[in-house]
Amino acid sequence: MLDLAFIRQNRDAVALAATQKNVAVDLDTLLALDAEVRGAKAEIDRLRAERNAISAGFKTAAPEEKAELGRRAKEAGAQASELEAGMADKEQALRDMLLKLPNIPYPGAPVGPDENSNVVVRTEGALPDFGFTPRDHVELIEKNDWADLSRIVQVAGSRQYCLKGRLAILETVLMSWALQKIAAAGFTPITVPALVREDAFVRQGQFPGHREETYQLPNDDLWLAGTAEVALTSLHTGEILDLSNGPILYAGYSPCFRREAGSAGRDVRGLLRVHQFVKVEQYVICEADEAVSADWHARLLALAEELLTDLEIPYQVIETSTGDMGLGKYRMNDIESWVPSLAKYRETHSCSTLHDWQARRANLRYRDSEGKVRFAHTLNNTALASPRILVPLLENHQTEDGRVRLPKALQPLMGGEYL
Ligand SMILES: Nc1ncnc2c1ncn2[C@@H]1O[C@H](COS(=O)(=O)NC(=O)[C@@H](N)CO)[C@@H](O)[C@H]1O
Repeated sequence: MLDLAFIRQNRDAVALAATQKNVAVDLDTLLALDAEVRGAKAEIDRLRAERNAISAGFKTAAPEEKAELGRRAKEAGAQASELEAGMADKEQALRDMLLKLPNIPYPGAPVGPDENSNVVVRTEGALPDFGFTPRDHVELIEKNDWADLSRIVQVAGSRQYCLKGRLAILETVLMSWALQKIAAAGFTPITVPALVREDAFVRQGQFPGHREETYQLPNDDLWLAGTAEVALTSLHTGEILDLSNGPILYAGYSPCFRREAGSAGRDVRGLLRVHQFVKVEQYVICEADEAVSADWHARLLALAEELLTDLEIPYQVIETSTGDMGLGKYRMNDIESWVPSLAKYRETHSCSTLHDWQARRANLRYRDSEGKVRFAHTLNNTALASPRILVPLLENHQTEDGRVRLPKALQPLMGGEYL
């Protein structure tokens, strides 16, 4: 959410952001509502002040004036309450419009409508030169009986998976390994629920725009989060945080649930795009300073790149376009890992800076060095998400006879050179 004072003073910048992010906004209506609400609040304050002034002078007033003074005080109070009641739905309408406003994008972001405008900023790791036709991850899984991708469909429907044998072990090892690596970088490991309240999605930014992507449990007034970011954004809501010793850093582990409503027909084979998966999430709440945010953005990205380097997976870093980065992002860098069977890089990580757009929604504030209470900045990045990461991991490290040689970092954890 943007600050109303900022919107009043930077209307054109907000309108441009909306255009660059393909978001329809009606700033005339929003600013008219804002003026109406501010006008009413000023009138309410004036009426309240009048009533208080009358009350204050009541004792010393001449007896014959008391009746009239009492009436005027009562009338002022009644008018104020009436105005306040009439304002409630206008304030709600104003807040609803504010929740749909985009953040101002990073000036260095490519301007464009969707992922086709994304730009590759860096490519790391030599692509594998197999010397044979590589199998795709489904073939490798079937050859080694590492998952049941067909029986599970009649149990749970499409876009579901159940890993078996060494691959089932590998998923849990990868999550534990990633959690410990990010924890070693100073992040507090934390497990959070995916079952969370509607407010948490509004504060994180998933709502109101993406309800259709989210599973709902109406009998319990709960929804299923697609990322630990949802719970982590709301964990400290309403608090005045102490950031004097540096930012709050979380390595959040959670199951993730996504309806993938908009993905019909995309990535239907195998493990790339499923309804339920697990993820270790990097999450930062830091002081509202652009340079500090930018530094944490770089650190989050570097940590994810470290994990991919340890997994010996070739990847590229993407500068995400204004149309692809989403409503709340100031800046987003995706990391795409090489998938040999597709001969393409596919997104496995997404690193975002949101400045105070989320903190304003979640009411995350801190006292700065001058003692002023301000909204914080928040950032998040994927550390590792499974089963998607298994696709490049299996395919890049496969041998001609269909085995998978583990990257060195995983061999001691998996008790051998091969999966
Ligand atoms: N439907 C899905 N199936 C499997 N993996 C997924 C799915 N959706 C997302 N992921 C994985 O989760 C990662 C992060 O998802 S994201 O929406 O891009 N970003 C976030 O959730 C942020 N909180 C950063 O993690 C993706 O890069 C991908 O690796």
